[in-house]
Amino acid sequence: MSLKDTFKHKTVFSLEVYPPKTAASTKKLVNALTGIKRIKPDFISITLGAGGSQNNNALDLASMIQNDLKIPAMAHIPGLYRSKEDVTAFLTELKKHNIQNVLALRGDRNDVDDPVGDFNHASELAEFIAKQGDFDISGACYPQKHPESVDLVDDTLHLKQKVDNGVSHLITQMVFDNQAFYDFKQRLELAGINVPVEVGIMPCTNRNQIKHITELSGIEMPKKFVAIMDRYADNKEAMFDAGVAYAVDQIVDLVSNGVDGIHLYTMNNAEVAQRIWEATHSLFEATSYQIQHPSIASGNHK
Ligand SMILES: NC(=O)C1=CN([C@@H]2O[C@H](COP(=O)(O)OP(=O)(O)OC[C@H]3O[C@@H](n4cnc5c(N)ncnc54)[C@H](O)[C@@H]3O)[C@@H](O)[C@H]2O)C=CC1
Ligand SMILES: Nc1nc(=O)c2c([nH]1)NC[C@@H]1CN(c3ccc(C(=O)N[C@@H](CCC(=O)O)C(=O)O)cc3)CN21
Repeated sequence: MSLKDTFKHKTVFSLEVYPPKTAASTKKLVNALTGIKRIKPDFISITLGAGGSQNNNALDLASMIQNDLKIPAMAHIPGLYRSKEDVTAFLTELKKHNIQNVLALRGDRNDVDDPVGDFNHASELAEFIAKQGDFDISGACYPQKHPESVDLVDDTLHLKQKVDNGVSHLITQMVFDNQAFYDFKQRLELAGINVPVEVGIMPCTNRNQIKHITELSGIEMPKKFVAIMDRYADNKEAMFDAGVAYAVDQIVDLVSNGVDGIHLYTMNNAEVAQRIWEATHSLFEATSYQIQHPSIASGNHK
């Protein structure tokens, strides 16, 4: 089933991983993912060049996920430093490996390289990929606006362009405050952006990692979240428990309020993904039943 169709049938649950640096750690990650017995994510996305990484093992990992684990893989494609020829070659490789899902991104800027100029915005890349056919194209969105956007209107109009150019599903930047997402969803409705939106959840189980990533993405953290980080930064186990509980609390609220899906930024920590799935899987399963049998589930069948 295509990802587009999956959203019609259930509340989607997906994971994000980044390619480990060595073949040995990739194997370890794949084993850990295979070990997640009861988790059946609807897809796993694989970053490319995230956090300034020069690591190019993304295709191998994506192929392992798609063809060995038999879980749909979604390949990230940041366009800023790629030519049309690079992207066409990458898409050809993806096709060879049966990968149909891509995340069309502009990508983070670095201070070293000059952008190629073929894809200055994610919308241009989405348009280019859409013309090649055969791919289900996803895009990124920012409930608290992208740090480079002038204001919310500017941010929303560019997002609309991305969807009009062929993006059929959106994944949000990390959300730590659900209300920011609900406000964003209203703006999308006003702008006529009607594609499914998954909420990106990043469990905070490692203080330094979260600090680095939130600085990179210009996200403000709610007080409740900062309190956890400050109190438990030096206690690994307590930080882990609090981080998992915070993420679970967010997911329960989001799924209860009818969100289209949850995208878990795992940072390659399979144990975190496992704990969160154990605590929430019945909600996803119940929601899937409600989407498929709306009248029965709401009690209108009498
Ligand atoms: N490498 C990876 O795996 C991942 C990277 N990201 C990062 O997310 C960030 C942005 O990527 P995207 O959302 O794909 O970029 P985007 O191109 O959709 O938007 C980036 C900024 O450019 C603005 N913009 C968009 N179209 C424009 C236009 N036509 N004219 C003027 N301004 C325009 C947007 O409003 C926004 O402020 C990057 O920092 C990206 O790398 C996010 C997830 C994963
Ligand atoms: N602006 C932005 N850029 C991104 O790449 C990005 C977002 N936002 N938001 C959501 C996720 C978070 N992502 C990230 C962020 C950082 C790393 C990172 O630092 N990767 C390092 C290794 C980190 C480690 O070993 O702990 C790497 O070298 O791949 C990976 C994925 C990708 N995504």
